[in-house]
Amino acid sequence: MSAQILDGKATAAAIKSDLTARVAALTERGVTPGLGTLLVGDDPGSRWYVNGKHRDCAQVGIASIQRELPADATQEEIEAVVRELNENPECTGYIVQLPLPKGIDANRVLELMDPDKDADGLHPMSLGRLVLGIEGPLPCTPYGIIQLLRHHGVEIKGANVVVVGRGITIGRPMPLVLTRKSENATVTQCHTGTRDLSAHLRQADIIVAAAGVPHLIRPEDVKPGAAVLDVGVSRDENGKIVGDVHPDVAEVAGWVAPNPGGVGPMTRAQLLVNVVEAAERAASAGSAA
Ligand SMILES: Nc1nc2c(c(=O)[nH]1)N[C@@H](CN(C=O)c1ccc(C(=O)N[C@@H](CCC(=O)O)C(=O)O)cc1)CN2
Repeated sequence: MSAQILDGKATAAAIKSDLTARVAALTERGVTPGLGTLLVGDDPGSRWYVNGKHRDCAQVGIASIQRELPADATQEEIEAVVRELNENPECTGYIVQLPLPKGIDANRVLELMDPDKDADGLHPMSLGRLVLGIEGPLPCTPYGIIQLLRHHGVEIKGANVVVVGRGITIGRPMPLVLTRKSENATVTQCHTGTRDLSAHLRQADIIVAAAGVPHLIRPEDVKPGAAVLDVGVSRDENGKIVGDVHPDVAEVAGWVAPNPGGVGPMTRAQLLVNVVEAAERAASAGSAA
């Protein structure tokens, strides 16, 4: 048996095509959505992601505002750019590319952002809204995963989902999204303190692997027919991505999100969704006033 592919590239393309029409409608109403990015330092991976985000914006008609600081930028210099983006009327939503260089307090930076311009869904206010069930931007990778599963008809309701990892962009927020009433999954969160990871994994209908440990998930850990989403990014000596999921898992699983080509493109598409939805909310608030 070989697993079916959860095709993030094709799914993201369909989402972008829908967004193009919504951006055109906003522009006709006099609102041009603009995505701001702040990149600190010269990590080639982060630069690639940020450039990709601006390429996506150009494709759907969203304006781009790019800010960059060197790797030795101080906390104060970073916060000054955040304040400028908060005030900039052309920037309707923005992100601070993570991780920030060592020594920078990322939480302080995130807290300083205008929550109404949070395009990543990672501002404490957005995460609080998610906990309370109030509408707001959703974290891009977790919600991108939901959209990818839905698009391929993988049942989330009632599924046993194991999330491996507890990082800020995926592991922490993923269970919050999966346990909303609209998803209704049962979630187990595993991490470096988990005693018998394999025992948890073997019970899972859906596995989200975001540990950053190359080939952590092996075929013997996976229930036949399960959906396995590989979100781990490690690099080999040639800079090629090595995911958390061993390639032989495809012989056991029912569905596999490849890496690259699975969740990554969905993260980018969800970012655009957040920017457009924020602009739509602002346009409705403006016309009601
Ligand atoms: N502020 C944020 N920082 C980071 C986030 C985030 O959501 N917000 N997530 C990751 C990086 N990321 C987006 O920023 C991201 C990761 C991967 C991809 C992607 O399309 N990957 C490709 C492969 C790329 C390659 O070959 O290197 C794929 O999976 O097909 C897009 C965005 C951490 N930081």
